[in-house]
Amino acid sequence: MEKRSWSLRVHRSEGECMRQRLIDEGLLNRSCRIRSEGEYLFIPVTRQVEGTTCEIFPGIPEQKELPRFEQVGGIAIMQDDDPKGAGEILASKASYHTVLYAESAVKGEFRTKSYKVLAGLNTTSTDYIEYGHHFTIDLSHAYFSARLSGERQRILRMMNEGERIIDMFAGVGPFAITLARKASLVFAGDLNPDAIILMIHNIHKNHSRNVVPLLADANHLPDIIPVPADRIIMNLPMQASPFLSAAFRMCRPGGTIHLYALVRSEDELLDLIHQYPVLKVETKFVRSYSPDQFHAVYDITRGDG
Ligand SMILES: C[S@@+](CC[C@H](N)C(=O)[O-])C[C@H]1O[C@@H](n2cnc3c(N)ncnc32)[C@H](O)[C@@H]1O
Repeated sequence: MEKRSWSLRVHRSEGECMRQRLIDEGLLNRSCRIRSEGEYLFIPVTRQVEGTTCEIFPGIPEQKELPRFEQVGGIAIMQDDDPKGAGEILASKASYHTVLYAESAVKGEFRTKSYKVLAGLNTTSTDYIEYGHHFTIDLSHAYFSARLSGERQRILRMMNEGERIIDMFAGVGPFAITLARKASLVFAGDLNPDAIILMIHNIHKNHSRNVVPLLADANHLPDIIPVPADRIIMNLPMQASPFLSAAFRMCRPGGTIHLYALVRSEDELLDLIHQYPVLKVETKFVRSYSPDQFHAVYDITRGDG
């Protein structure tokens, strides 16, 4: 069975990164199989976007439509409290061990949600693999989202070998452990003791020997970390701006601060950022969040002063 679909052509080396990005954006057309031609992959997408052409793909036989859910490792997270749908999701793939319903939005300083187990094992913990890195996560105890996996790879590509990194809101360590591959040293701080315990486990699991976990408020890091950093990660999108001053104190002139924020327009934080010594700012759309808000990242090059 063949099917016609909008398609993006990418070089093989960028295939996995693009596939992840399309999944994050809800654009991957799951009814068609990705096709290869020489050095290039043709990835089916659900609608016409910039750079797409119309192509023929091998079709994937129709499967029973499942309710909407997000997958993290062996856990499926549903948007509705739907035990029947949960049972169907659990039965659809052997690797799912638990189906959860998020009973709350992210809340509190630790940015966690509360969950109800709808089907499977009574746990909120799972193992998750991202680009060869292994993470143990526990969704009710420490924040984790797979949606920034593309960002972690983008920053890894931007880095020079031997950089010194500070991750101010490191959670269970996904940025810190990913970037440790190229860094000389990574300081990874978080306020949540459960996140730090999981991070230490993940450091061990990934044999990372250059990540320093710090149980600390991000605003105290300038008094704890003895050396300036080449690159700083600020992933606390709802309230990162009160910590900008600490980030500028820790970043060397010419270094980069990646500030993630929830905004309504790309220039929303530019006035605030320009109150600090800045050489250059580039803003990038990361993903949509609600009808009028999106996740943006400001890549800030620190100036002198
Ligand atoms: C959005 S999560 C990001 C976690 C991680 N970077 C990731 O991508 O999975 C934000 C993290 O910041 C931590 N946090 C919140 N306020 C903090 C503060 N004042 N100082 C240090 N960490 C804080 C929370 O515990 C949470 O783990």
